[in-house]
Amino acid sequence: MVRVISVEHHRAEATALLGTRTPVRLPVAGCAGLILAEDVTADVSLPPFDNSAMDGYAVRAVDVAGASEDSPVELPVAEDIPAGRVDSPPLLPGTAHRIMTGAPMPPGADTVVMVEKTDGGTETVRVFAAVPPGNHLRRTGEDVQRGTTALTRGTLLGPAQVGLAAAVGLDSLVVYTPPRVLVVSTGTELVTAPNPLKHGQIYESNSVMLVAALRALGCEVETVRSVVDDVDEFRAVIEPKLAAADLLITSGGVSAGAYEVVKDALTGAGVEFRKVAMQPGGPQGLGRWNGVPVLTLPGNPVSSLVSFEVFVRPAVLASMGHSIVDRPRVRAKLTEALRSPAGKVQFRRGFYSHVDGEVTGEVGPRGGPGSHLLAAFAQANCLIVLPEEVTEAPQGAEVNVLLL
Ligand SMILES: Nc1nc2c(c(=O)[nH]1)N[C@H]1C(S)=C(S)[C@@H](COP(=O)(O)OP(=O)(O)OC[C@H]3O[C@@H](n4cnc5c(N)ncnc54)[C@H](O)[C@@H]3O)O[C@H]1N2
Ligand code: MOO
Repeated sequence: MVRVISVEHHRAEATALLGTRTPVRLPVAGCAGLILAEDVTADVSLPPFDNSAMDGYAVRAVDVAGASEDSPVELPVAEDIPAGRVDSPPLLPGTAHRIMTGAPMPPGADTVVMVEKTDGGTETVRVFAAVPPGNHLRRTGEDVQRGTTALTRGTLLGPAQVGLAAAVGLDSLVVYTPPRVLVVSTGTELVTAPNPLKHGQIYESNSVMLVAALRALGCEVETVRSVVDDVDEFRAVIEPKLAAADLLITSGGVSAGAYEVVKDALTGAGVEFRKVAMQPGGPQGLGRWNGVPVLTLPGNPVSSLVSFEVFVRPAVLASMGHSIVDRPRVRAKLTEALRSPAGKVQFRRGFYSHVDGEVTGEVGPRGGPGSHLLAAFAQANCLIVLPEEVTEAPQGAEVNVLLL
């Protein structure tokens, strides 16, 4: 008898099967999109030294206290300090240093007058405004204090985070990388475009969808686009490729009929086949083949992609250290009544929209429940989730929606 298990149960097993990947050290520039596996301690403060936020003049506030448009204060310009100057000539009372944005403040100066409030002189400068101490000054460690944690493990590294790592002087980071995935479509009926179709044949599309979905997570993917429904052939083609994969995903050949190539080849080889209480995506399998994690998805295109959303995506994201593995979930009012099979979670393809400023949006189905209706999926932007106990959801009912 085939075991029937809940969506949550299969999902938890898929996530446990993939586990957490071993962290690796990569150049900082290659880390965007990945999760940081170790805390990053700053070895330098940011800013590393007190510096000017403006092009202007470093002065003592007391020396320009009386300055105004009508009675400017004139000071000799003793030094020129462009950004990058590494010596620090002290500022003597009653003098100014011309200073550029990002240049180190000279010892003795306590404020900056921006060039627009002066005559811009290079020998002497006339200052037309009084400024308080600390004006346009960026203090050491204002952003990051040396020795503190600049980035916490578990952080999703986006442009700002890799930028910060570079700013505190790191050239590499320890991160979780995406798995290398082998995607295999099975079915003697499958033909790859542009080869012509005979009656009874269809164009292979699942691998294209699954590759797109995996690449969106950052995975490297190898594909076998069509293996015939022959167990020996399946083993001969796929087994040698396993060594280079962290995960095998198959489509098709897992239900109840004859010629179920995936089921026949992998039953007894470490993969368990079961029914999950969901629609579409009922027939599923999971386990290891030659030590490599395997998730077997049903062949109906909508079933395959919904299975990816519900099981593969969260498991892959979790293996890459992500703590948020779910699609954003919102509540929405149904624009039309829906029916759902008792005892199964139904994932209907839908289109969600909301009026700006309103909390609850509305959602309508795209296509019926049939798992061959790929064109309807292509018009959808969400999955409508009808729980196991729901058999009828009337128009206007509030439902959970997963935004894709
Ligand atoms: N007697 C039963 N029959 C079926 C059951 C069942 O419980 N008892 N379950 C049905 C459900 S639900 C699904 S889903 C499918 C799953 O079947 P398989 O995973 O074995 O998939 P196939 O039979 O190989 O293909 C199903 C369908 O999808 C088309 N397909 C397959 N691969 C591709 C591909 N790569 N690109 C495009 N289309 C593909 C295939 O031609 C079939 O039409 O089983 C039901 N049957
Ligand atoms: O559960 Mo199957 O996956 O409906 O089409």
